[in-house]
Amino acid sequence: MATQDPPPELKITDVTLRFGGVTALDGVSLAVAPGEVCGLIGPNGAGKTTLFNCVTRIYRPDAGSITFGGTDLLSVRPDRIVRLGIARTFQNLALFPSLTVLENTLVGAHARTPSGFAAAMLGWPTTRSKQRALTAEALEILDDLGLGGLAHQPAAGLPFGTLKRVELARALAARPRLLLLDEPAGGLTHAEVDELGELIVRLASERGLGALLVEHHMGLVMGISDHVVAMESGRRIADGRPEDVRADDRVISAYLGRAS
Ligand SMILES: Nc1ncnc2c1ncn2[C@@H]1O[C@H](COP(=O)(O)OP(=O)(O)OP(=O)(O)O)[C@@H](O)[C@H]1O
Repeated sequence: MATQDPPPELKITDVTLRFGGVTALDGVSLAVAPGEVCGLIGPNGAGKTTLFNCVTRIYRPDAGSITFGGTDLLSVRPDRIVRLGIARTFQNLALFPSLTVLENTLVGAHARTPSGFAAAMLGWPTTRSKQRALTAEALEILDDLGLGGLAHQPAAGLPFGTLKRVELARALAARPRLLLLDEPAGGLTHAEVDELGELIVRLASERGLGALLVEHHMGLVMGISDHVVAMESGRRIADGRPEDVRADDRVISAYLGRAS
């Protein structure tokens, strides 16, 4: 058993969470392997954000387990999640407008070295060389995402699509092994969505990153996911290849039911 394929990096098993009388998650399971893009879809209120928030430890499930590379995430302090290699982006951008693109990216790097900021302020020499290394790494990430030319510009005033990319750069600066992307296509133009899709696929394959993508943009989810999990009313109703999930009767009726 132990000698089979390596276990999936993120494993969510039978997770249930109730808010008062509402069962927001009802025995949900899914797995995201390294280098794999997993799309999470479902109509409004299906439980996608709640599941996401269980992985990042904003919520604690009433039952079930969540492990990452074999570590029980539910027993890890929420502020340690990023140090385990899990980074996220937000539906509404969470950048500091007055900081430059580079400084915003460095915030991600400091998230994995918590004493970094305080020590840097005190000007410790070892910390200064560490700071230089983090800065060089952040600049590399910005170059890789086509943002190198904007490194020293304040985030304020940059176009929304660019800021979304900066947020991704900040997440990458934490050197994640798993990216949690919360509606990354929201507010982007058609061309920007295509570019974002290519970028996510490239990051997953080049860096071996797993990605869990909560997204309403079906073109993006179906275009880049290795597998898609569909939810309705807190339950997983399908998990499979994009073409199979798209054609699944329960998935079709879940969406049609809400649209009517
Ligand atoms: N903090 C909360 N307190 C009470 N109920 C909540 C809370 N958060 C979510 N819910 C309920 O849990 C259910 C799942 O909501 P959730 O936001 O996870 O759905 P979603 O699939 O992310 O929807 P959307 O696509 O609209 O973001 C809904 O019935 C919602 O009203």
